[in-house]
Amino acid sequence: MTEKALLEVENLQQYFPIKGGFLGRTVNHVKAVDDVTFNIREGETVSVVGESGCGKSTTGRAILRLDEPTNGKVTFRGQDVLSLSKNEMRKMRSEMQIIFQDPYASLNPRKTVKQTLIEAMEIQKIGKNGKERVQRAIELMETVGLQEHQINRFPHEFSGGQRQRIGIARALAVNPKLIICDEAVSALDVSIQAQVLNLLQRLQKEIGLTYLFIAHDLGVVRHISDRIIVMYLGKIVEMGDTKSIFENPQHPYTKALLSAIPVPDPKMKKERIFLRGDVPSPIDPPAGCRFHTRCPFATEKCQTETPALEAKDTVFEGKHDVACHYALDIQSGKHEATHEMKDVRKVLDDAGEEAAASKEDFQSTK
Ligand SMILES: Nc1ncnc2c1ncn2[C@@H]1O[C@H](COP(=O)(O)OP(=O)(O)OP(=O)(O)O)[C@@H](O)[C@H]1O
Repeated sequence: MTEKALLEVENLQQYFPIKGGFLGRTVNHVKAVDDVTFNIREGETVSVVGESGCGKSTTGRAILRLDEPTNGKVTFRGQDVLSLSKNEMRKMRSEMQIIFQDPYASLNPRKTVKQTLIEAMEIQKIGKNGKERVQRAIELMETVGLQEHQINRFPHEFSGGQRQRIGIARALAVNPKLIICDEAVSALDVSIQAQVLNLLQRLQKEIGLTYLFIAHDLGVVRHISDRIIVMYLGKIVEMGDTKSIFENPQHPYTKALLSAIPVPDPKMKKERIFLRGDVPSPIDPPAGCRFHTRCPFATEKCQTETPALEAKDTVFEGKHDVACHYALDIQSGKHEATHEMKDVRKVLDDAGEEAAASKEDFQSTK
């Protein structure tokens, strides 16, 4: 990993218009991503986590301009991505690829693997001629753990894990630098999940890839990430080195997410933090700290003042940022919960047992 930023995202904003009324005018906006800033260094794996609807996928799609962002700046290898023409953007897409949760939906069912891989190369003008592209397609099959004789098969003739390998091969076909993995292993069984994650890690070492990993499963993310970004309702609430996030979470939301990951050893009981209520609507997010309506530590200040995302202690400078007025005081016990944390809302959609199982599987296949 180098210190150089490969991707810089500054003040990214994605507001989706809501049309209504007789004339179909814009009556409101879904504030899916609001003022999001982070960077990814070359060779790094950065994961974005948070509950469903917090803006993870929208962030990934906005970086690639699959949806044109409302505001902000995206710089990739020093180039201003949002100012590129359509043609320039097409070329840049060969360096920034995305793998989706459901490879079946993104693979053309009428095309064989060979046709799919060759088409990706043709679009990006990779390879001198057909023969060279076929040779490369065969090599890609081997790279992702599929066999040459499977190259003339159609997507439905593969299992879910194999299809995800085809998705990875297609992404690799155009020599990317960055791959955005949008819930890329979420739909797979835990053991297959571990195999695909191992493949992604091996490719990172061999080819020097950089990953932006979008996931709701903190258990999976822990073993592949250098850094973790925690999002809540369109904003980053905490961002830091994986070790620091897991060992020293500072935002009450991060603590709640972490408390939802079961510990494989039943003797090691840990306290589960339950959050009250649902995630508010991104159409009309709460003022101040967006998490205040569910936060056990919230005060009046949290209802009106938006906390800055920053290191709260010089120890953490450059390593761990948090957006909470009371992060340090909660840590030291000076600021106590203002209500009990006993509402029975689940923190993550059953990330629970699965996360523990996938962690065990991942370790056993390493
Ligand atoms: N094209 C769109 N038009 C309008 N609203 C959208 C659009 N895409 C996403 N949204 C909304 O933006 C918010 C963030 O969605 P997003 O898919 O980024 O969340 P997420 O964190 O990736 O969740 P999930 O894990 O469920 O995919 C949601 O409220 C979603 O309904």
